[in-house]
Amino acid sequence: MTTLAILTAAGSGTRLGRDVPKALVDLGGFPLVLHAARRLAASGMVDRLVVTCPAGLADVVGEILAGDPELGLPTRVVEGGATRQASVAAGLRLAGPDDDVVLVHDAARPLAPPELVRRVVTAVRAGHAAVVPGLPVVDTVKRVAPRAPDDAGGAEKVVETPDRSLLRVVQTPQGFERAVLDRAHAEGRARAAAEHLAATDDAGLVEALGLPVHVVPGADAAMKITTERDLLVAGLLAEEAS
Ligand SMILES: Nc1ccn([C@@H]2O[C@H](COP(=O)(O)OP(=O)(O)OP(=O)(O)O)[C@@H](O)[C@H]2O)c(=O)n1
Ligand SMILES: C[C@](O)(CO)[C@H](O)COP(=O)(O)O
Repeated sequence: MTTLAILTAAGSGTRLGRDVPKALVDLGGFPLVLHAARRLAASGMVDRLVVTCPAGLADVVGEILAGDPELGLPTRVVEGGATRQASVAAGLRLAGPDDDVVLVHDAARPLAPPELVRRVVTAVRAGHAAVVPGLPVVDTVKRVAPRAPDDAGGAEKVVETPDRSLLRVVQTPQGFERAVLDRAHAEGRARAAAEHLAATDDAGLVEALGLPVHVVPGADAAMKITTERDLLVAGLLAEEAS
């Protein structure tokens, strides 16, 4: 039985605002997608890699990965879809018959450490069908009322202050039993949409099926790069680690 990692790298990086897709942006001499792929491989727990890429860039991304001496993993590149969910689904279609565990990871989290990958896979192999890394919330969080359509803006009404000791900020890689992730993408997407559930990650689709999801400790280094500021912070983290 084998573990497949789907590495999503098909986004455009609008919020980063560069003239290349985010996954190809340089961090300390290497593109984000390569950093993420290397760390998945270094975990020693991934057997195969499928990378989703923006339309028309399969050759470029394929060359980056194929030419890397550190990677050493059977790797396929596939064009992603219009949304992250569609990109993950495109990757999942390339799962092989022996892939019983599937990790879904973001190139936008290039420094997620190999230990974190191991923690997630170990928890799935120990019997948890859906596992996400999570960190405690350090700020006080308020839930606000939805704005009325004619609301021109201004102050928002607070509805509640959830107990932050029970909140987690979740990251990737997220790990799944293959059958559960297949079902989540086949049925969970429609159910989440119909019930207006927030399914901005794959675990959200599993939750939409009413199935349990478990959290293991996340890692600061698995931070997501969304803006230029994040890229600066990631640069410092990468330097610190080298
Ligand atoms: N259609 C999409 C959209 C996103 N992603 C991937 O999903 C991850 C998380 O997405 P995000 O950080 O939002 O990346 P972008 O969509 O590229 O960023 P933005 O929303 O600023 O355009 C990234 O690794 C991104 O490449 C993807 O594979 N396919
Ligand atoms: C999947 C994810 O990285 C978990 O934190 C996150 O939900 C992706 O969100 P984005 O807004 O699509 O970047």
